[in-house]
Amino acid sequence: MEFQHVSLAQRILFGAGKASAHIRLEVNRLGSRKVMVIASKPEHHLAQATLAGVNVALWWDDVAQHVPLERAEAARAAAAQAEIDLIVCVGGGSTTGLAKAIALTSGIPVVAVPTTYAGSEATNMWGITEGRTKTTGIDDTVLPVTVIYDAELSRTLPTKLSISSGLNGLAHCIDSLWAPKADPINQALALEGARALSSALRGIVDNPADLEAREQALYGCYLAAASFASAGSGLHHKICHVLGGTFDLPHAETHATVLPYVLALNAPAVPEISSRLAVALGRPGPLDSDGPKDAAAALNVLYEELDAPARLADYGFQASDIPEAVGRILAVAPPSNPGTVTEESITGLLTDALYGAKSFPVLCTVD
Ligand SMILES: NC(=O)C1=CN([C@@H]2O[C@H](COP(=O)(O)OP(=O)(O)OC[C@H]3O[C@@H](n4cnc5c(N)ncnc54)[C@H](O)[C@@H]3O)[C@@H](O)[C@H]2O)C=CC1
Ligand SMILES: O=C(O)/C=C\C(=O)CC(=O)O
Repeated sequence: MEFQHVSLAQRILFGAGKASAHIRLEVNRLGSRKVMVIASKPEHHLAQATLAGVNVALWWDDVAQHVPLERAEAARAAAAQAEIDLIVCVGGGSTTGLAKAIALTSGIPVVAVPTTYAGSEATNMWGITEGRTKTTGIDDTVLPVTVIYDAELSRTLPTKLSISSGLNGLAHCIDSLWAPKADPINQALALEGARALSSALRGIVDNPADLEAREQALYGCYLAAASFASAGSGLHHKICHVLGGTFDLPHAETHATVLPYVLALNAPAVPEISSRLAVALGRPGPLDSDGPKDAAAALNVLYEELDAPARLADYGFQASDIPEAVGRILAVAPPSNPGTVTEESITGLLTDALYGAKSFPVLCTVD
């Protein structure tokens, strides 16, 4: 075995009902005197309650998915004017993304308090969208110094959004199995993340208020993000990056919809890791139980149980968008991928994902 693996250094504070205490601890530990809190309007009350006892110098709620450049610049200017020395972001990946955009140009440290399962809090990747083009980059400056996970804060996440967001996390796991820098360590994190997320999402569908399932989802989303940060972006992320940045499709739902098609393309070319993934995605049971042995089939079963998103058309993507999307995806495609990446294969994949086409169930026939 020979590989190089880089782990990112962060403090992770995990505990249900502990966010307030953990935030105060970190504000004191970091010696901050001017805290900026980023939380979008719907999460403002959540952030306010969580920040009780902290002297906040600046509240900021102008948040949007994919971090439009003009919003990043407005937030950067406000942070500079208020002489902010610490950013606390409370919310989904969009709030974390805006905090990272400020950190990128100012170096102000970030404490992230995630309330979805996007996982941005555990990566050193930033993303900013200018016009119709989303640019991403890797910079350790944007990695939050501390992540505070509190399952109580994600209890209000609606079930539908919890499923999409959890499948966004699952996409990090699955893409990490064959992304350009995949190695045995990030594969181990990814498989355990896939197990935790699959089990958590089944639990959330059964009972959205189930605190244990919410904790498993946060645990899984951290592992997912840590594996993704280490393995880099594979084909799945490159596709979703174009669909989100150029066509403004919603992030989590797009990841959730595209994932089975990328898995169906790649799994047959990597049977060993595919069978390990199938076990992770299945319900717990003996290894020789009659669950699917093939990862694409196992994902199909999970998607049916969750009633997961299935059609890009539901989010505004159109057949006439496919040629431009294919051109943009091929221009950023990863240097290696298990399945064949050509104009034809990506056109087929997007055509199938547009209306939830037949090729997905056919490829993923359940035993
Ligand atoms: N840089 C990175 O490593 C990563 C970045 N991202 C970025 O994150 C963004 C997407 O993040 P998401 O979390 O999917 O979306 P989001 O942050 O836009 O949140 C989705 C929706 O959930 C609502 N919400 C959040 N927490 C809630 C709660 N506890 N209860 C009820 N509603 C709640 C928000 O108000 C929003 O309407 C994209 O811009 C994406 O590019 C996502 C993953 C990794
Ligand atoms: O937009 C970003 O912050 C950069 C990366 C991602 O969104 C990763 C992903 O596609 O989930």
